[in-house]
Amino acid sequence: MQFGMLRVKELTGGYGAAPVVRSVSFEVEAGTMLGILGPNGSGKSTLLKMMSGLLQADSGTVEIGGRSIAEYSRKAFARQVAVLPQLQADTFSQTAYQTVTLGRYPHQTGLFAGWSDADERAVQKAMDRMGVTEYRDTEIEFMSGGERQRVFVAQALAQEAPVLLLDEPTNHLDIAHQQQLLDTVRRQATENGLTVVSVFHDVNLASLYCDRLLLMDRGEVAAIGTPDEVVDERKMERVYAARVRAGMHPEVPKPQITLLPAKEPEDRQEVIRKADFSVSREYVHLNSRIPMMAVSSAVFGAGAGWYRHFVNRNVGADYSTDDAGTEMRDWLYETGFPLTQTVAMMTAAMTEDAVIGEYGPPDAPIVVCVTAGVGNAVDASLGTDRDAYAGTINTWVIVNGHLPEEALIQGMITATEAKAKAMQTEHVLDPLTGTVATGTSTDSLLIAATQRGNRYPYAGTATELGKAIGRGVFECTAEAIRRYRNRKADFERESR
Ligand SMILES: Nc1ncnc2c1ncn2[C@@H]1O[C@H](COP(=O)(O)OP(=O)(O)OP(=O)(O)O)[C@@H](O)[C@H]1O
Repeated sequence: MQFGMLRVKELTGGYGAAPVVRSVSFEVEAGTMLGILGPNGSGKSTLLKMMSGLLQADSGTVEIGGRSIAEYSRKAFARQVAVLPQLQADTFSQTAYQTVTLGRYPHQTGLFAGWSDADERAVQKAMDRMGVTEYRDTEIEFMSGGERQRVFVAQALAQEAPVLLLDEPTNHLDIAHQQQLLDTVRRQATENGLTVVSVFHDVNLASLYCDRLLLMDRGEVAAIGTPDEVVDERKMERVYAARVRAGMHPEVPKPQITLLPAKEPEDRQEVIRKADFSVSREYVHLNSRIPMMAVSSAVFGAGAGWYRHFVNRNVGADYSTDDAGTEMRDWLYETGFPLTQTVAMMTAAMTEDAVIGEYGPPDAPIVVCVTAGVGNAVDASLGTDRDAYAGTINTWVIVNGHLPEEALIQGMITATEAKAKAMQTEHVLDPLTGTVATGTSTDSLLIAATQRGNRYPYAGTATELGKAIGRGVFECTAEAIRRYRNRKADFERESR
């Protein structure tokens, strides 16, 4: 086993009958840094205390350089392992210099051990590294919390042990001194092969400086791996019960998290279903009890925003206006829809023929609603000049889930691809070119998400959400086209 390598096997222990740390195992390669993360009370300090020999483990072993720590004498152990905090209570009436010299105790050998040049050099170097040389003769009790912390770290560094165990080393330190301390420790690991295990409260500092991270949850290992593997939004949210967003550090490829402010407690009962849609000759209406994040190309309320009312209004084949937006606004107002909370589309197709279906997870489905009038179908690939006739397929995709903007946009792509495929399968032709149409001239699309419950980071066709949207839009569009054609055939029969 490598000098300085640390191996923890099945370590269990605590302060009474019920262990606080349960069956924790991991290894730390010499010259690397392991960060221990976890919520308050998850057992981080207890684990470190057992590794430091300050607390007897109930079972399991800690090996350093291939030897169990139980086999080391107190002094021999201190030559192998430096621990912070250490001897803090005793050192308050001492100067910074005297405190740091205590780090040399394990190197004092023989009956008449003296203070050597090597001891003095180690102390000076450690004090310089921690920037506390100027406080050499200041008594610890007259120093600030951060200054004291740096003195204690200097003491641990002066010990020149191959393994350094730190409990919250950046406690009390301002950002410049956090950086100085962690840069120093990091350099000792990389350049001098120091093995470091450190408890962190700050996930971002741990991610930035450590090679590997150990995430504790209620006394057990919730995750161990590289920062990329451990600093994961979902793992963080689950273990810390905090809302976070994970992203990359701007200069180094290490993940960092940002806290998201508290949200109103979610009522997970609020699921939008097919039954929430009302369909009449005049319009299709979805009245959502909660605001949904919607992105659409609607006539009214287009773009992105939070909305509760979704309207697809029948305007009849002879509808004509110079300003559809204003006309729609007036109609919505007169009909009693709250304008700031409403997105509205229009169609000449019969809204009674709207096809509504539920797809994906039954407890939180993806609800698709399509109306199709394909009299003026268009093959978009040809770019043919033509008179602008309204012909409209209006598509809504309602997701019971949480979607970032990226997924909302991917959902629109997936829905558009599925619509084009439905046109092909139903063999809808562009009357001008005779080729298979891809849509109609004034199609509109809306995708809305409740932004609660299931998280869907993406909505491309490779994802479960993309599959539900693709299948849903395809099936509903194909059925809407068939209903349109049946109605048209009935109408032609009647008028003959
Ligand atoms: N000396 C002690 N005697 C009895 N119980 C203790 C003692 N120290 C800690 N505990 C208990 O052990 C559990 C784990 O504490 P520990 O200090 O290891 O957690 P931690 O993860 O370091 O927490 P924090 O982030 O708050 O520092 C806690 O429930 C705590 O109350």
